[in-house]
Order: sequence, then C-alpha cells, then structure tokens
Amino acid sequence: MMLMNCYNHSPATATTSSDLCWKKTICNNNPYSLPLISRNDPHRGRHRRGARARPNNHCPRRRRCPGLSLVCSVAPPNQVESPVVTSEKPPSNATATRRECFGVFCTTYDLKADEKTKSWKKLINISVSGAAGMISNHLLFKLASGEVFGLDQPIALKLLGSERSLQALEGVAMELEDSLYPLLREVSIGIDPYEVFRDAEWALLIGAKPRGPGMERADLLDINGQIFAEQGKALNAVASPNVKVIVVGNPCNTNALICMKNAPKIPAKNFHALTRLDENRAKCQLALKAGVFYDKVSNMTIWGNHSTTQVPDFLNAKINGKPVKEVITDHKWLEEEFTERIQKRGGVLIQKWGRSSAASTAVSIVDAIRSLITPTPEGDWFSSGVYTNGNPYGIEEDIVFSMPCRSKGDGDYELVKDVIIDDYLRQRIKKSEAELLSEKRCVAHLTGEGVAYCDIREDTMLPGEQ
Ligand SMILES: NC(=O)c1ccc[n+]([C@@H]2O[C@H](COP(=O)([O-])OP(=O)(O)OC[C@H]3O[C@@H](n4cnc5c(N)ncnc54)[C@H](O)[C@@H]3O)[C@@H](O)[C@H]2O)c1
Repeated sequence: MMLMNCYNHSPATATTSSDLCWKKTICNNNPYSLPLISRNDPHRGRHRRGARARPNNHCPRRRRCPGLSLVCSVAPPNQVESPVVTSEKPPSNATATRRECFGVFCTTYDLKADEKTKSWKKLINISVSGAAGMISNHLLFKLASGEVFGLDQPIALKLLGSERSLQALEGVAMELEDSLYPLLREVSIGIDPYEVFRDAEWALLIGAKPRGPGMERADLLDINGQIFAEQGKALNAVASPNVKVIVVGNPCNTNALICMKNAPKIPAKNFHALTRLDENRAKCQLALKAGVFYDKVSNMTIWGNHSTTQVPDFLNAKINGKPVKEVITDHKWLEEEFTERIQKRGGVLIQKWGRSSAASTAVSIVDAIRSLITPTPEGDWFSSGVYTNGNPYGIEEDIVFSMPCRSKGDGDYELVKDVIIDDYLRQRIKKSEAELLSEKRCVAHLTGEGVAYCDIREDTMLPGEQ
C-alpha cells in the first residue's frame, strides 16, 4: 500500500513518489489560494460538510465556489498546481463577508487515486464569461464532458457572471455538479474578472449586453466595449501569459480588439473573435445546394466582421476537393442568395425560435477551440477573427478581421497565403473592412487611441439581430 503524504505547503517541496492531496475550493474565490492540507492536519476534519472553514478559508459574500473539495491523486509534484500570488487588484469590499458553503461543495473527502489518474494531463484552467447565459448552458457541459480538450484532460471551470446573473450562475454550477463529470475537477463562480480569470489558459468571453430597444449600434459598441476593456485588463493582470482568448459576445470583432489592446502582456495573436458559426452555416448551405453531406465542404472562409457585412467565400471553398463554382454552376445563386442567406441566417433563426442561436454557437466555439489544439487537415483551413498584423491580403492593419487560418495544433495559427481574391470578393471584403474601421473609431477611447469619433452611417446588424 502506498503511503499517503499530504503537504501543508507548496507542492514544489513534496517528494516525487508521494501521493499528493490538494484541496479544491471550498467557499473560496480562488481555488488555489488554499493551502494543501496534511492528513494529520488538526483542522482537516473541520472542512467536512457543514463545518466552518478555517480562518484563512474565506467564503466571500455571493461567491460560492462549487466543486469537489479534497482530492488526492497519485501525481508527480509537477502536475500539482502551486498556490498563486495574491491578485494585483485589491479585493472589493463587497466580497469580504463570509458565507456558508452548501451541499457537496463543502464535502471533504480523500480519493485514493487509481491507476487511470496517473495518465491524466495537467489540469487546465478555463474561464468562461456570461456563464449563466444560453450559449454557456450548452458549452459548459461540452467542456466538462471531455469532448473539447480530450478524455484525459482534467479541467477547472471558472465562471464569470454579472451581478444580475449570480443566482443563476449558482444554478449552473449545481447542474455541473450533478452531472458527475470525472474530468471536471474544479468549478468556481464569481463576478470579478480579476478573480475568475486568474491563471486562465483559455478565456471564452461570451457575456455581453444585448442591444436594447432603440439602442444605436454605437451605444452597444460603447457599453460592451467597456466590458471587454475591463476584462482585457483583468486578463493582462492575472491570466496565464499565453492565455488563448475567444471573444463571442457581440460585436465580437471590435470587442476582441478592445480586449487585446487592454492586455498588452498577452500576445495579440492569442485573441480571436468567433466567426466559426458563420463558417459552419456557410458549409451547410453549400452542401444543401450541391446535394452532398456537409463534411464534403472544405476551405470555407468567412472574411471580415461578424455582422451582415461578412463575406462567405465561395470562390476558394471546395466541395469534394473541387472549387465550389465548378460544382455549383448557378453562380447567380452563389453571389446573391447564398451570401445573403449566411449574413442573415441568425435573424431568420430568431424569427423561428424566438431567441438567438445558442446550441449551434456553443458547437462552433468547440470547433474553434479544437481547430487550435488539433492540426488542421492537410490542404484545409478554418476561419477566425484575428488581428490583422502583417496579413497577406492587403486588409487594413490593426483590426480584428475574420480570415483563413491553419494550426499545427499547438494553440497557435498561421494565415493561409494561397487564396484567390477576385474583384467580387475584394469589393465585399472592403465593405466589411470599412465597417470595422468605423467601429474602431467609435471605441478609440477604449483602445487607448484617443477620442472616439463615431461615424457609423449604416446601422448594420449583427447576425441575429434582424
Ligand atoms: N460570435 C457569434 O457567433 C455569436 C453567436 C451567437 C451569439 N453571440 C453573442 O454572444 C453573447 C451571449 O449570447 P447568449 O445567447 O449566451 O446571451 P444571454 O443573454 O443568454 O447570456 C449572456 C450572459 O452574460 C451575462 N453578462 C452580461 N454582462 C456581463 C459581464 N460584464 N460579465 C459577465 N457576464 C455578463 C448576462 O448576465 C447573461 O447571463 C451575445 O452578445 C450574443 O450576441 C455571438
């Protein structure tokens, strides 16, 4: 039988052959801020269900942190997370009051690791904003199931909500808990991005305000831009320096730009605006027209903004490895109907469904992540809204623009060079580019580029708003 050694200090000091115990969050806003607990620790029993926490185990007001409590695993010390330094931002007074934990969130138990645990990878931290929203309600369960990062990849979910959604967020956490996902090792919830983004290796920024009645697009840019400026600062301060950021909340291209500009320590290449749903929609419509299954459609690019100016590229896309224009000879349909159908697909869906796409958006976020962590199939590519820094297409620099990307599966990407751009495509790309440049001028006060000047003339809608 193996000797169980647990430590009440940094695991860096642990011996290599030991079973290590580490404690998961119990009513603490930082899962790693608790000390590792010795099995001989006289306080240990007090972490059991319903028991009061130790003096340093704060349970901040309105921040319950669901998740398993104490996990022991046969893991070499380098697989155990170190306690982290305190936040660069002082905790707000609003979070100072302790609250009781509830249910399984407060249960403490030791788990003798089985052999399988040994093969698990190092835990990764995934922060999700808007976690009580509709998209997250699909996405979180996909993440926890192992469908996204793999069946040997344990994850910690750090969920960011707004003041209004905190109660709902607790409900989400309870559902996650009840799902008994073996890979889901930690769940914490909160409304302060400086806490929730701590050590994040992936930040999926979904939460945003919808456009209210009578609200101009410029107002929406400002309101949501402020959210993403703040979240960019928080990522810069507390996230992993190589965090990958996928911005979903609309207007996602400009929000991604704002977030990026407020996070100078994080490589600009790490920021993405989600246009994968548009890509998926385009593939589906081309497959329908050609009478093939959608897995036969490849090389699909969405150019530009995630708005009605986006350009689904049928010139470079392929069906069964052949150019789309050779397979679909009705070019009038391609130029007129197809393009508009993709641009307005979200709006049609709202009319039918009464709400915006959530499940298919979650699927497309999964696709977007998987495209970065698995090598892109030979000859193919995927679309993502990325920073136009030295792009080969002549697109204006310093905006976030959807373009064709390839990845080696290391989380990074390269732009695809060998694409054809004809006059039709260029003209439409220019329109989307002009829209993004005007959005950028509207948020200059949030990107550190001076005084905002908003000259958005046409009120282009986001897909889903019509
Ligand atoms: N890029 C895309 O392809 C795509 C597709 C669909 C929807 N979207 C956008 O995604 C966003 C979310 O959509 P949804 O259907 O999940 O909306 P939702 O209204 O169901 O959920 C949004 C959640 O975000 C929360 N929230 C608001 N401000 C927040 C903040 N500052 N920090 C953290 N959370 C905050 C809200 O309380 C709410 O719970 C919207 O902006 C929508 O337009 C993008």
